[in-house]
Amino acid sequence: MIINGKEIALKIKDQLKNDVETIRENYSRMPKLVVILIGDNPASLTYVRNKERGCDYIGIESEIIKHDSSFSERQLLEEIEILNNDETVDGILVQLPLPKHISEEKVLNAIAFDKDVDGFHPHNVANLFLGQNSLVPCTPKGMLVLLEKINYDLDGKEVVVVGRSNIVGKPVALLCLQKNATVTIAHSKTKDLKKICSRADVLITAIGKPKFFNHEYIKDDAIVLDVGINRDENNKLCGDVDFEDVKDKVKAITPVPGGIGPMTITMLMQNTIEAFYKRNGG
Ligand SMILES: NC(=O)C1=CN([C@@H]2O[C@H](COP(=O)(O)OP(=O)(O)OC[C@H]3O[C@@H](n4cnc5c(N)ncnc54)[C@H](OP(=O)(O)O)[C@@H]3O)[C@@H](O)[C@H]2O)C=CC1
Ligand SMILES: Nc1nc(=O)c2c([nH]1)NC[C@@H]1CN(c3ccc(C(=O)N[C@@H](CCC(=O)O)C(=O)O)cc3)C=[N+]21
Ligand SMILES: [Mg+2]
Repeated sequence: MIINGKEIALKIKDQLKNDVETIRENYSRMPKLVVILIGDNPASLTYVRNKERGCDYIGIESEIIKHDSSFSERQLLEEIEILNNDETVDGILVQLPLPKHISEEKVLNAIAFDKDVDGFHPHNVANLFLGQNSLVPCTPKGMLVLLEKINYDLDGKEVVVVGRSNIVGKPVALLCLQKNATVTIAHSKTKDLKKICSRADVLITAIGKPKFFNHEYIKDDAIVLDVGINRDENNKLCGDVDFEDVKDKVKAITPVPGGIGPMTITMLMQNTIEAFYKRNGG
């Protein structure tokens, strides 16, 4: 089965659209997301455009602030402080990666944790670690929602996550653990990756290497969640998994595009609405 992330995301967006309608009838202002983009990385531009489209569809206000790559760390921190104090702003997202002269750590710390719709602030990271979920990172949250939508129960299952980034690998591993999966986190120093991946009932790939995982890495009837967004030799969008090579042996797989990506965008909208309610005592 191919998991149609785009279609599932659209259904959730329609529910969120209804929530926003209710907000329109009951509050004097609408949820608002501000995205800050520094530099002109073409992939970042695509994601930011998708975020704006998502907001427009659901009825959330959005503002995209673009700066060129010479924008300083101090200027960025000042801008974040202004947005933190702006009562009309519910969500603040600073697109990663940042230029080298800007400290990611300082920037993520500076965003008010109750507006941190990415879930990257240490306060929200700690809550996730402790199982007191507040604003949860969008890509990991989207993956768990997809599994729910296909009625897949993680209880007692073997999950292998390949990749240990703060934005995907680590948080998705924690969420799977919360759902009683037995979780392995693999990375570039892992020995015998094929053997470890072949154990997985659910394989989550987040390494950023086009078509890296072929059938030798995947158990029959496994579920594969492919987070990678890459370009293949023909400059076509592809995941970390060699989709054509594995699609007939798996139970289910997310395609790229149209899998995890649209879910990420939708969870960002959901987090913005959640932040709106929390900040308005909802
Ligand atoms: N669909 C979506 O919504 C999203 C997609 N992405 C995409 O997902 C991918 C991963 O993103 P992100 O988590 O930020 O990536 P990072 O580059 O931050 O991390 C990559 C991870 O993969 C590991 N890795 C790299 N090569 C190998 C290898 N050959 N074998 C095993 N492990 C390896 C690295 O190991 P080590 O730690 O040892 O270096 C690292 O932990 C990218 O393609 C990105 O574009 C990202 C976010 C959202
Ligand atoms: N602060 C921050 N938060 C992020 O969540 C964040 C980030 N920085 N930096 C980059 C990664 C990557 N990411 C994606 C979002 C949407 C799609 C997406 O919409 N994908 C579509 C289309 C992809 C395309 O056309 O390029 C799909 O897969 O179908 C992909 C990837 C969020 N990230
Ligand atoms: Mg940096």
